[in-house]
Amino acid sequence: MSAWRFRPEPPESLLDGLLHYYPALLEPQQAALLYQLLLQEIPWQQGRVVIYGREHIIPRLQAWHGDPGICYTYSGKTLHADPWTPTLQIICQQLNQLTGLQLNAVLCNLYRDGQDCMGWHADDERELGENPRILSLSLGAERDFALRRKGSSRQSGLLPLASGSLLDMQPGMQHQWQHSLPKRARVLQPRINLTFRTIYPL
Ligand SMILES: O=C(O)CCC(=O)C(=O)O
Ligand SMILES: [Fe+2]
Repeated sequence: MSAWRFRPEPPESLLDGLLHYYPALLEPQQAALLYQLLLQEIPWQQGRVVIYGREHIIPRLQAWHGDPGICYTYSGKTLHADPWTPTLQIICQQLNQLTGLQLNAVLCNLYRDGQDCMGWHADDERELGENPRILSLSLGAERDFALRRKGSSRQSGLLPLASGSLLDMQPGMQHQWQHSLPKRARVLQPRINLTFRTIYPL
């Protein structure tokens, strides 16, 4: 038995039902425990991307884990998933039980402080299929999750993501909305975010 347990209470429904927010899937103490386990267990790496021929350091640490043979293309690079760590595997199994999904991979992000961030994007890579549903678990420092409609450059919403919360991005959301995690100078503490996905072979 793990020392933590998910408590799925009815979510808040946002963006006309395209986004479900569970503010406390984990109690704060259990979220803190899970945060510590994952901080130690995951082989966090500083990645690089090439954009228009120039190399950039990704402003956060990352790791990519999943079932054997899972591959993912990200900014022109094909990444092979590392094997599950014990804790990531348990979380994935529990989310699959809770939702009936067959999530088979997770992108792990470690935002070391408020200077680390993620730019505007939709998770719409081909290997996610036509209508992906993505589950995003947040642990550690609270950070704002920003939303804007695709095709607009104006932010239309901010959702602070609490430690122990789960965002359930429903099928269709990635067609209509982009999201980002903006810098926040006042945030001095780290945050771990896990986005669980179902990857299909191409
Ligand atoms: O850190 C977050 O809450 C967002 C992560 C994200 O959008 C992603 O991994 O695609
Ligand atoms: Fe995303």
